[in-house]
Order: sequence, then C-alpha cells, then structure tokens
Amino acid sequence: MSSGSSGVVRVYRGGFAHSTRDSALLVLTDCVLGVNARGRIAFCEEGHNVESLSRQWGFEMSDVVQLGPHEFFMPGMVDTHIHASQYTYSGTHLDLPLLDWLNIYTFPVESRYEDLDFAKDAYTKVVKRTLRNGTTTACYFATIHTEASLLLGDITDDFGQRALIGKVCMDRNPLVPEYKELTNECKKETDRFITELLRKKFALVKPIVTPRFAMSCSSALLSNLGKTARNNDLHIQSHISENKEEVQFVKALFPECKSYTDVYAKHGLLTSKTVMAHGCHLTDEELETFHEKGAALSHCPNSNISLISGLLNVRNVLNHKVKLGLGTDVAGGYSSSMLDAIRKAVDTSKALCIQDAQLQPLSYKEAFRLATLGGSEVLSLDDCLGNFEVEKDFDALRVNVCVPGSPIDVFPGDDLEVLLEKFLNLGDDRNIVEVYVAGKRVVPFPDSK
Ligand SMILES: O=c1[nH]c(=O)c2nc[nH]c2[nH]1
Ligand SMILES: [Zn+2]
Repeated sequence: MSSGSSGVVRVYRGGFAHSTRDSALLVLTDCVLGVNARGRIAFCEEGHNVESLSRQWGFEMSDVVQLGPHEFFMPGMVDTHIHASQYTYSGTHLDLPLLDWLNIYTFPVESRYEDLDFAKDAYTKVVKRTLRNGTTTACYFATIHTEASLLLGDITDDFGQRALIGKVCMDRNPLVPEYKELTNECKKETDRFITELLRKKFALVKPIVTPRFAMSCSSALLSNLGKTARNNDLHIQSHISENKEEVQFVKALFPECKSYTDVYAKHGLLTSKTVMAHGCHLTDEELETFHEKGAALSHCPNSNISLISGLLNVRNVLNHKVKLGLGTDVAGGYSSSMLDAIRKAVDTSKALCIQDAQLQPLSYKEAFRLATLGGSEVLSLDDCLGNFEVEKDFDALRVNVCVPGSPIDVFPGDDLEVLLEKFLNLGDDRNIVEVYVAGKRVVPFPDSK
C-alpha cells in the first residue's frame, strides 16, 4: 500500500486489546487502525467507520488487512529489567541466594564479555529470543565492558528492538575483584559509552546510567553517576531491596543514609527517569519517597522466587501510586518471556493472598497493563508507546491463538477477551505471528537474519 497524500501506509481491521489510564483492559472486537509513514498510529476507530476513514485518509478498501477470527493485536510488551549478559546461563544456576549467586555464577560469566565474539553470540541470541516472545522494548543491563555494551546497542538497533542499554558500573567487588573498574576508569568509560551510543543516533536505542547496586559502588561513583544522569537528562537503572541480607549490607556500607532508598536519593539517582528492580523489602516510607520522586519499580517475580529473595506486594506498591512495570530479570529469572512475568506476577500476588485474606489479588488484566502501558510509564515512554492511542508508535504483537501446534485450544463461545486471557496464561512465541516496533515489522525476522 502506498502512502498517498494521507501518509497512511497500512490499515488493519479486527480485534484489538489494550490498556488505558482508566481501564486495565479494553477489548475492541472490531476495530480499524491505520499506521502512518512515521510508524505511528494515525487512527484507531470502530470497524464500521472503515469506509468513511478510507475516504478521509485516502486508502483503498482492498488494502485493509483483515485479521482472522482467532487473531488480535495487543501492544508490544516492555521488559523493564533484563540482564542481556546473563542470557547464556538462563534456565540454570538457580540454587543459590542472591549474593552467592552473584559471586559464584554471575560475575565470572559477565567477565567474559571482554571477548566481543562471545558477546556478539550471546547478545544476538537474547535480542532474537526476546523479540520473538513479544518484547518490543527492553531495558538491558550489559556488563562493565564499554565495547561489548556498544555492540548490544548495535544489535538491538539492527533487529529493530527498542532498547535502553546500560553499561554496568561497579568499583567495589571484594570477592571477585577482577570484575570491577577503578572509580575513575568507570566514570571515564561511562562517559565514553554514553557519548558513543548517542553519536550513533539510533532512533530507538538509548543509553541508561547503570550503577549495578549500592553494594558494588562507592559513594564517589554513585555521586558521579547521579551528576552524569542529570547533566545529560538520562534514564537511570539499578537494583534495590531485593534480598534481606543485601539490605543489611547496604545499611552497614552507608550508615549516614536512613534507608536503601535514601542511598540512591542522596546520590541524585532517584529521579522521574529512574527504574529500580525488585524492591521486595521496601518500607512504606521508602515507597512514599519513590512516589514523591516519580521513580519507578520493576517487579521481577520469577527472579524473586528463583533466588528466594522475597515476594513483592504489588497491591501495596500500586496503592502508593508508584510507577510499576514487569521485568524478566534474566537470568535470576529463568524465563526471557514477558508472558512468564505476567503469570508469575499474578501467582506471587495470589501466594501473598494465601497469607493475608484481606489482600486483593492482582488480576490478569492488571498484569497485562503492567506488561504494556505500565512498562512504558516506568521508562517514561508512555507519551509514545504502551497502547493504541492515536499518535503513539505502533509497537504491537499480532497474536493468533490457533496456529498449527498451538498450546491453546479454542471452544465455541470463546470471545476476544477469553482468547486474550488464554494467550496470556497458556500462549507462547508460536502464537506471536508478527511483531511491530514503531510501525516496522521485526518478526518474522528478515531472511538475512
Ligand atoms: O537479580 C539480580 N541480578 C543481578 O545481576 C544483580 N546485581 C545486583 N543485584 C542483582 N540482582
Ligand atoms: Zn537484575
């Protein structure tokens, strides 16, 4: 379809499901959506308006792509916390708690990313795997290595995934001292990473300031990173209050700070562009600080259970009006699929309800919202993605619950809402037949990939 004078390059008609500010789930059984040449949503209206839209926007009725009866579009999913560098061992090494897990499994593997061949293989695989599973936006941790982190940026751009890329910063690592940088070297390399990645002018891939967590950073480094983020108006990511032992260590390392949250706040690292992973053991007072600062949390339920870290009370986080999204936290989390994060978020919430009958469980609709619009809010990208509002980028998954070999069975009377719920609970990448980022089809991969 040519864009003509209207600029509409593609039109789809059929079922759509998304979240809005007011509604965790809006199901549109017959909707017509147009995508313009900039990859943005030109219109999203009731299907019966298609003829007047075709006159208004100048497209032919024969150009309208009609979805099948078992198909629908949903917004692309936003993985707000994933370690690309840990993908090589995902699905293994889940028998230790966080601090031992870091020292024994994680740091030795991350050290290997000095080798760019190793990095290229791992990073290509994780980008392809996550895209196929519907992650249109990923907030990645790489490693301390600048060149390999830049390579991750190149690969995400090449595959068309939207991403924030963090070169990991750490100048403290007593048990694995070969995996850290000197404070000055870390500052210099972080600046170089940011400059070089921005110089590439990738439309969808940007740097994010990434102190690993308070335990692996000196106060001098944290302050410097806070300034770097402020001076360049950059996003910030780290970990917070994942595990009780970690919380105790941080208290001992930063006695002048009144809480773990205060450590980041005092160093200028808690802003409206900050996303902190986990937060399982945050107090209500700390959640209030998150709310005041506009900082966000990434809930990583698979990792929290796999490393026996804790169970985040999402209802309490939502009640505090803290921005919240979901993360796979590969490889503390063993699945790179955001569908797994949705399921584990609901399961975790239900487990907490077993202990406290007063608590209201997270519904699948709320989890759907967290994985899409919630994630876009966490990354302060909700003005350009997260749902199907006009003028947002068309980041979308075309789902077919009835593909050959589908893990889902459909029965008479299953409406679109049922198909969505079945997909979220039972579906996998076989059901994600196409993935779009900023209007461009990125899955199936082109033959060259
Ligand atoms: O789940 C986690 N994965 C990590 O790599 C990490 N580093 C600090 N804290 C962490 N938590
Ligand atoms: Zn993590």
